[in-house]
Amino acid sequence: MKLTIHEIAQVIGAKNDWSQLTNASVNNIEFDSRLITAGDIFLPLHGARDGHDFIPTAFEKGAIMTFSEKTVEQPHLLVENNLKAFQKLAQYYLEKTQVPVVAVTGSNGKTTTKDMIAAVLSKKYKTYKTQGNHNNEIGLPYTVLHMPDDTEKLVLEMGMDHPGDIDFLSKLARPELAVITLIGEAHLEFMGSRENIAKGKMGITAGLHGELIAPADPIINTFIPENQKITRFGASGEELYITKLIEHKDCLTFETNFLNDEISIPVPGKYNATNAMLAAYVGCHYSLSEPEIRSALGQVELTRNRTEWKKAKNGADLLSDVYNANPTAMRLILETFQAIPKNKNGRKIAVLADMLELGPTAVQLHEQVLESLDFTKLDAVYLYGPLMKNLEKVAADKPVSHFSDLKMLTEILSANLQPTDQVLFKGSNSMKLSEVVEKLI
Ligand SMILES: N#Cc1c(NC(=O)c2cc(S(=O)(=O)N3CCOCC3)c(Cl)cc2Cl)sc2c1CCN(Cc1ccc(O)cc1)C2
Repeated sequence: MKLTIHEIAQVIGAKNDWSQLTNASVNNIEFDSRLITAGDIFLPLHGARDGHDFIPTAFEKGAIMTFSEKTVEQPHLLVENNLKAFQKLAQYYLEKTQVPVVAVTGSNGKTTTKDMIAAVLSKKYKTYKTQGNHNNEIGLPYTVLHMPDDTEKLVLEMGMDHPGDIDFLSKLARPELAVITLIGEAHLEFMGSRENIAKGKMGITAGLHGELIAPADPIINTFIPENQKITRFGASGEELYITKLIEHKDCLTFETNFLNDEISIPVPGKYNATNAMLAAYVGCHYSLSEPEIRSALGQVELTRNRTEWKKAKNGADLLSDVYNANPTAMRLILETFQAIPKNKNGRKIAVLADMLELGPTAVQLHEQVLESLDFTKLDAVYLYGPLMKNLEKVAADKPVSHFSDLKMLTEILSANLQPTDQVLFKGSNSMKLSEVVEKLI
């Protein structure tokens, strides 16, 4: 990150006298104190714990500065709200570096489409993209401030938890090109209706100063701004469409109405052909040749374990979020999962596994997950791992069962799963809950 402490202090409007503080160039800015290395700035956020509690740890690990919402003994930049300051800094950094942004959103497929677009653009430009699920009000500015200094194109995934989220991210990032993959089903995004989902995703035009690529789905039509340059995709007859599709077990080949030759991708599924078609069109937009596009898509590597709803063999809805297993991510995904209406006659089950590398406060942090469990919404909680045993102990009178053996957990879950159930899986990657999901789908 090419920023100095004094430049940052000015941009975020630090309220304390920072002129006597070091004006060193900053290495990185981190909100997870475990990631702090020498020369970093720490960003205390209000996650499952108040991030200010971890300022001493951050300096022990080499931080040279911290944002803070209160006066602290360590060198700090005092602001009203750390997150707002962080977001303002990210917006400033994009304006300063003038790195062009391609924005991607949609109910499903946005992570795959983001990966494919980045793979295509990487053939011609130094391209950086959203890592993991860093697609929200914290993750997107984090991505901007972590892009390499020589970045020429930035591909940003924009996620939506609440109405207005994407408008905010679009105004921060000011994309020159935006892609909406599809408008999904209301009941798995607690937005109330497909119209609300469409309106939310179209928020991507709020900061857009270039072309929008969007599905032909008429549900978005009333939300298209006047004079918006737009390209629609979908069935035959639209501006962009697939003319031929040959599916294989773990790859597929397709043709489109705007490319001369066929494209092959190393993943199956017609929806992935559509995602690849969008990436190919973005490649054409940036004057990549068809061979460059074909080569990129033929070897694309997709983000693993994307946080998306999957269907079990028996029809149950499974949500697997095995990304960053930290206390905040656990709280946020439980809030999201519990807020979604149950399927008719269906149950809501949470399967939670240990969060690793949480240091000396690990036991308390697992016990504190109890604060995020709403038993008026949850019918059952299955826990797995030695640390989650601590949560079971503090949840004595609740419908909570603990398993030490993943095979036993899988068998019990599989034997009791109903077609109308919704099941959340959350825990550190190495706890292997993804293997339980793979056995159910
Ligand atoms: N609460 C909390 C903690 C963390 N939270 C986060 O990293 C975090 C993650 C997320 S997130 O949901 O994972 N995420 C971030 C990126 O974009 C997508 C969403 C968010 Cl939104 C906010 C925060 Cl603050 S990381 C972390 C804690 C508390 C414990 N920390 C380790 C530690 C333990 C003991 C010590 O003495 C020092 C550090 C590590």
